[in-house]
Amino acid sequence: PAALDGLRQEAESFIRACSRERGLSDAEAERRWAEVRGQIEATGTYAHTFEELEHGARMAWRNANRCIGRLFWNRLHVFDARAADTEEKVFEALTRHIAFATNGGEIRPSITIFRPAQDGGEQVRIWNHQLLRYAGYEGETGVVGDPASVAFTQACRSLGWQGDGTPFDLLPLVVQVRGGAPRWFPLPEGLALEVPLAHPEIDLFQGFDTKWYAVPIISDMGLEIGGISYSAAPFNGWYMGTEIGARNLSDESRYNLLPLIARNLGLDTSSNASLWKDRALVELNVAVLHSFKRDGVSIVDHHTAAQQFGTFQRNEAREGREATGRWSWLIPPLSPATTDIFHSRFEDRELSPKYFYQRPAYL
Ligand code: HEM
Ligand SMILES: N=C(Nc1cccc(CNC[C@@H]2CCCN2)c1)c1cccs1
Repeated sequence: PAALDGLRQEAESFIRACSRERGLSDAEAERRWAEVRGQIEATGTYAHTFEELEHGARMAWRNANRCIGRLFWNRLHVFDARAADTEEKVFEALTRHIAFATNGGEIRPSITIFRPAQDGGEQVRIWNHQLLRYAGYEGETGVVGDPASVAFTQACRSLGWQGDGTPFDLLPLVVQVRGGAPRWFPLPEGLALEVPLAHPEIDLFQGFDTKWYAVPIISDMGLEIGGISYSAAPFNGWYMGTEIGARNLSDESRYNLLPLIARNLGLDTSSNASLWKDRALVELNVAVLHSFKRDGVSIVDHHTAAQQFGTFQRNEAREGREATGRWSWLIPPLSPATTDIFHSRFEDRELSPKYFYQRPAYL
């Protein structure tokens, strides 16, 4: 049937590309492709070797058009968790990932790959958007915590989880296997590293104790390699400072801290032309970068990240590949025109292997 034809084509092009990039001989590539074709004929699917899983996950990062951080694509740490077949085993693999990736602040870009869909059914699903994220509680006077987490927080509460009701409550891990009832697990004490935020010279947050978690670990995207889809493959890098300082803490629909910061800076918030939002934004981003560096937690500023992306583009050209990208995501949200990315153009072609969006598991 057509589906098998599609799988055969995706599988063949991946096996050949992966073998070539790993320096295997044509004979070895041919032998491996014949083996894979045999598995597809016999079972309708095939299993990746660990090396194929490892290189496929790295290729998918290299192909991620919205990612500015791709220079280090070939140094992704890959963990094979395809044997995990219960909620407890999945939870254990997730806590190991968080500990390994955090590494005391010297963050290691990593991915843990759980078993792929089988006979059309998802085997493992993580309900969290990120393994570490703050709860959002909707009340009469508005939202306490992260408004982006309100729906997932409600799902967690309906499963029996209860938060402390502070603006920075870390959410539980919610895991589902073979479409069964989701299980929630609180994060083990001391596992999640957090960074209290302070500005080097100014008392920016007066009274509102602001902090953010150290490691961003995206856990709701799928990973497709050679026609096989992995529905749970949490991956982490380190933050670019603007993600925290120019979006998560500053967006009006997130923590909306600019008015508070502007007041504490003594700025005139009655007129746009005073550029009070811009001044508050810069000092907030200074505080984020200063605090992470103070605590020895990996982070990159948007100028350095843009320069590193330029190096990635040159490296790709040397390898005979064109670095594809989505301009609107690659430019940073603060001072975009001060980076070379802003003055460049990119093809937003979708390449495979790739990370892809999945419908939310809890809506
Ligand atoms: C090592 C440090 C890394 C940095 C600084 C970095 C930076 C970023 C930033 C700033 C974004 C845009 C996010 C947003 O605006 O919401 C992004 C997107 C993305 N990154 Fe990276 N990244 C890094 C590592 C990784 C790794 C290890 C992977 C996967 C293995 C990855 C895959 C992606 C993907 C798939 C997107 C698009 C997400 C979406 O469409 O929502 N990145 N990255
Ligand atoms: N630094 C990171 N940031 C990042 C990467 C991918 C996706 C995201 C979250 N993006 C979703 C939000 C919400 C809508 C637009 N942005 C953040 C990384 C997270 C995981 C690896 S690197």
